[in-house]
Amino acid sequence: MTASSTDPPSPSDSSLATSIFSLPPKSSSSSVEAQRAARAARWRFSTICAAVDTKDQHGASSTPIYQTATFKGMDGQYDYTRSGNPTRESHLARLYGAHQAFALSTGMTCLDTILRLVKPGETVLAGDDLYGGTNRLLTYLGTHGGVDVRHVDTTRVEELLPHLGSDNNVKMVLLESPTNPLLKIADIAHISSVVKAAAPSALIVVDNTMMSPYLQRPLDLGADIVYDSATKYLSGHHDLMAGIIAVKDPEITKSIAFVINAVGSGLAPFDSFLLLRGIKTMSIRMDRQQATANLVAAYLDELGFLVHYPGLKRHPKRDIHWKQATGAGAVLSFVTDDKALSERIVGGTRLWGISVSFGAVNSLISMPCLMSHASISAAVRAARGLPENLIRLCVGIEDPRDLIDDLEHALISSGAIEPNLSHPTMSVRRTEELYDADPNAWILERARAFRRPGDSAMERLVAGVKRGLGISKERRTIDGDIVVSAPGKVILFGEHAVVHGVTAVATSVNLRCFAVLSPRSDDTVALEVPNLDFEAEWDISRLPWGLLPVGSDGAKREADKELDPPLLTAIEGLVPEAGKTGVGAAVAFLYLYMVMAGSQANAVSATFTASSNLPIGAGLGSSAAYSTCVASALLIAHKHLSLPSQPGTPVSTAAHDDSGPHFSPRDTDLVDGWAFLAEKVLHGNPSGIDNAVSVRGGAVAFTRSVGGRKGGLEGLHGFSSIRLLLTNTLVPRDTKSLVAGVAAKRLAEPSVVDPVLDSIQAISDEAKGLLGGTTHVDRSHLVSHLESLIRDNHGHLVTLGVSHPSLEMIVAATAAEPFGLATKLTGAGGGGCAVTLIPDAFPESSLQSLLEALRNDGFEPHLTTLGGPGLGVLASSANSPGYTDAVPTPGGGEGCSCPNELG
Ligand SMILES: N[C@@H](CCSC[C@H](N)C(=O)O)C(=O)O
Repeated sequence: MTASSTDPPSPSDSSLATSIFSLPPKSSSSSVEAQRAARAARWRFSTICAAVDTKDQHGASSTPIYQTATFKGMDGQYDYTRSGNPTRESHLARLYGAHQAFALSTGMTCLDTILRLVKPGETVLAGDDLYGGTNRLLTYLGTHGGVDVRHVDTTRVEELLPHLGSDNNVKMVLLESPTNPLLKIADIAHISSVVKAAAPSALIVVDNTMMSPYLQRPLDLGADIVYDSATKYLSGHHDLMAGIIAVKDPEITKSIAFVINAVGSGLAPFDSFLLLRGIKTMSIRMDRQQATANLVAAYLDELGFLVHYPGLKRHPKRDIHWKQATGAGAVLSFVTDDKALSERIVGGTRLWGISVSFGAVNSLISMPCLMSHASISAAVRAARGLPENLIRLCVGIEDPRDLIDDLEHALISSGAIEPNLSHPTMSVRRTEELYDADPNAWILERARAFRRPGDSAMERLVAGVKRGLGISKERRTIDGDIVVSAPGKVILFGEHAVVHGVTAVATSVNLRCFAVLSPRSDDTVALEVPNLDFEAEWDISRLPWGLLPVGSDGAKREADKELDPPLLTAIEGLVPEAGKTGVGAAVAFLYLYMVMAGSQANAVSATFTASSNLPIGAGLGSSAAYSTCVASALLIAHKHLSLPSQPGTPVSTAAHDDSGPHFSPRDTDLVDGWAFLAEKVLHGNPSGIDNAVSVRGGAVAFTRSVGGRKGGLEGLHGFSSIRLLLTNTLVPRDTKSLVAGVAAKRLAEPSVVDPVLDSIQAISDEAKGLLGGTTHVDRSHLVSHLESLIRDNHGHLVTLGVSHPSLEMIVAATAAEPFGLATKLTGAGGGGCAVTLIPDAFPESSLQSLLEALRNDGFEPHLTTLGGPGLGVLASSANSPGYTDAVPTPGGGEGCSCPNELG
């Protein structure tokens, strides 16, 4: 080794023997030799690939394999295979128009080597549609190498400009063209000149794997460095991993050579041999592959799929591509708009192998988001507009008719296409004749024999015109307004203790959330929540439909038990900045909207407007009421809830109103399940009590399963509605720390806390008996008995340390003469709300003075009733024949229709 370990050696250093594939002009003393060399210098690409123009001591007509790690002697050209090996030396620099080209162990090693030219603090600009492995390595460099990596749409030069100022310190612009997997086109020459003008020291690096040097030579277009995964077209048989770096400038060459030798990433001798063998047939393979790829792209395009392929006339950057490349290549991708359908198509092929990679003689099919690009997180994929249902086809050299046969079979069996009965069928003989005469006519004829379901000739014409005009496909909507409402809840007994396995009793209140889902005729879904000052709308086609779990086909009714984190994250990224509650409401709505639709095709264009007279964030179940409204409106929109057809009659879940229709227990559970899912979005790990009460109304007794004891939810029916005063202290509280405080107290003072918990259990048991109708007392005794339980329960909550001076003020004010009412905190305490029972005989004048007194003290009192009805629905006539637009809420009532054991 002559070079120091710190200075990059010169290309002539022996340690640079690893700098293979250069083609030094062969000098010869004889004029015959000189003429031969001059002629060889004019050889064209495929000739250079096929010719073995090296001098072997025995005249071997294929490059010998020097399968050795070391070379004897001190003065020879080679000493150690890491530094250089004759099998690795070749003519490749000439194929790339490079000063020098290097063979490395993989395409990613090439990128790693090139990225070592970037120092911490410098910036790399890369595309937003790029190979998953590239994205992964760049991300690593950003997190571990102190490099500022930015992803921009490199197909739009104007997006690069803001990053090119001197303060950005751009060292490298990394391009793919076409991009992998969306086949977008970057203008390499234009970008090179713009970048060089704005940031002269920045290097233009191109991953040329999609094209190979046969179809595109970026160094001729202004790039500084090109690399290829030679695993693909160069070797062509998927029997080795290799990469090529080709460099234009001698100084950069030295730096690259230094890294390769220092690291030892040069290609091994046997693999170098395989690569050279593959390169011999590269042009002929690629000619065949891309000719077939053109047919496959035309076939899918004619069937109406959105196909990404620069060989298609309607590729948006076709002109730029053909300015810089001599062919469209043999990789294309297309979308189906339905991930499950895509999976069926991919799984239904036989000749097309399901595999990553491309460029080999055998054809491959893949779903990039699940395979080659799986290392990019689902949320990032969604944000960058990479459809989860995208299918990538990598065309090989098989007979095009067999490839189309196989693909067609998969498309038919997956349900993606069906025979077009209006198209005249052609005999097999005529089809073969057409193929021989004009493959392009043959492929169109072949495609026209099929149609995509729901895609009649007229629809296709309209869709084609619309597509040409940039107008998206017609969107479904609902037939008319869907009006729903749902109540909040109050925990009457057992809060905090419920965490430790004690039964809690909760009842609905007649403060409610009201919502309407209204049709709209654009491609948009919108949410308006005036109480939260929230308003947003989303382009339906830009929602992350590809993230929906497999099997989401819109026919599903039951809600999932768990949330899908990638989908949730992607949706979170779509919600505009707003208060925490507004963002939560939007994410919950969009989550249910997408999962219930199951696919973009089923999505309805509509506006959901929700408004509530429930104090928000005061522990009164406002989020559960909202969740119930979202769930029920969307279920109706998707016709998953059956509505009776009595004209003008609202539907509710409660059986209390025998005169009107109500939902079946099964439909009630269905709404509850979806409302619970929305609650999960909003709260992470809710108990389910709030949505259960909101959907069903009335009262429930809820016991959490703790320490192996069976929990459950029991509907309580058998009591008449009771008046209630809910007073909001307007003091914000932190539920989490209050709950944790009680747990800590229990640990520290079990002898104090455990008896308190036992007493609360006894209170809840008594309340259950009274509200569930098993303890028979007359109405005045029922209320007075509940009052005494309320006082007792509040005393216990004070002992547990969860009250607050503001709550104690309300307790004292309501208990004072002349009122004499029983009040307790409800929910977490520490602020929030207090609940006061109002006996039937309580004089109206006293009530008014109490309300005034509370308001004067700065509180916000709400008069309501305990145990009102649950979900109420009023659908418009168009959604359920016979229904009219009218006031949404069902009348008040008592009890609920909960099955005895729900949880
Ligand atoms: N599991 C591999 C996936 C390799 S993808 C190979 C190729 N570049 C392609 O685009 O198909 C990984 O995580 O790197």
